[in-house]
Amino acid sequence: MTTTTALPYSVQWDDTHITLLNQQALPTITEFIKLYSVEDVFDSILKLKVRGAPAIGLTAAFGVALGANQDGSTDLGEFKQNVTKHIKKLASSRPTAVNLFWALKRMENILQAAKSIPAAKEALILEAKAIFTEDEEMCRKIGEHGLSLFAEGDSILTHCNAGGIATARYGTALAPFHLAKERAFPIKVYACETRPVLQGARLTAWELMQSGVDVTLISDNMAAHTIHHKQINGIIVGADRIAANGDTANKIGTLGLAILANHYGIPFYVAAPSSTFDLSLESGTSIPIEERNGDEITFIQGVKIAPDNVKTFNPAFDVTPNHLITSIITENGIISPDYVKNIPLFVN
Ligand SMILES: CSC[C@H]1OC(OP(=O)(O)O)[C@H](O)[C@@H]1O
Repeated sequence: MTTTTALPYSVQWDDTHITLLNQQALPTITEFIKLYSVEDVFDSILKLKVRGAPAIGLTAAFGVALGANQDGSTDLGEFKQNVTKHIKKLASSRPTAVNLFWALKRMENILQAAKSIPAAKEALILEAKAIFTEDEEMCRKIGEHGLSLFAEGDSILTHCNAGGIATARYGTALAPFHLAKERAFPIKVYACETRPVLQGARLTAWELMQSGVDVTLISDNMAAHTIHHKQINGIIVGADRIAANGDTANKIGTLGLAILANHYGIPFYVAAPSSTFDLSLESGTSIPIEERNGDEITFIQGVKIAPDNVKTFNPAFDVTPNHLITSIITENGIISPDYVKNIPLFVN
């Protein structure tokens, strides 16, 4: 496998702890923090020190392995009960990204199949490592498929951060740009700042600059003007959950961009691994949308910008209906409409 970026891994298993790139401190401080307990892992997911659907899932999987490894029970039944509590706790951290529940289900299956405590501890670590390695491989393939959709010299707009630091490596929506850089394939990226918590400004701009990708930051309200005046050739975003009909939950603001793409007649791509699909949901209307604390709106980086006691509404995600999505890029290839018919050919 070829290396594409100089980016650090954002999540690492270190036997007695998990080492995490603190995404809340970026871009001013590049800080690695150590997580020694399931509580630390829960808190890091909740507070967005680790974020991005695949990264949340694999961090939670390592969290289960950590909790299991630290358990002192001598009775297998008691051990399984304790680890199940950890799984439930981690599942309550964030509701929208289905990768979290997908990864925890894999860990639960391993736990339930184990015949002894030492075997369970070992198998849980191996499973978490497998989830990590598989994600890295899936993202590299997404990058290959995604890049095939772009032409040299294209200007592409993205939203939030669906990059290497939101996954095991490479990213989903940003993977094609990392590969393009490695191959000296010229592409310009426009990154929306992504209010309220600025994943675009703080993370995507930082990540792409680390890799030497040509990135231009805009504020969210500049998207329409930029698409019109900067000859944007397409939009690519990540995803937190994709229903069986292709409806896609992604960072708040994505729906507006999909409507703009439709208006201006440019393609709107979603990039996601198969672990982001939730085929148990017929459509996006049943995707649970996380609502976060209003302080994320009334403060920017610790500075108050709104009156005391103003009412707020802070949904973290929106759902883009399938008819606005040109295609969905997965590790198994590019899915085109009709999604109800085509998704099962690529994802099971
Ligand atoms: C690689 S999926 C990235 C995904 O993460 C997002 O949200 P958050 O920062 O709240 O975890 C977002 O919707 C992105 O597209």
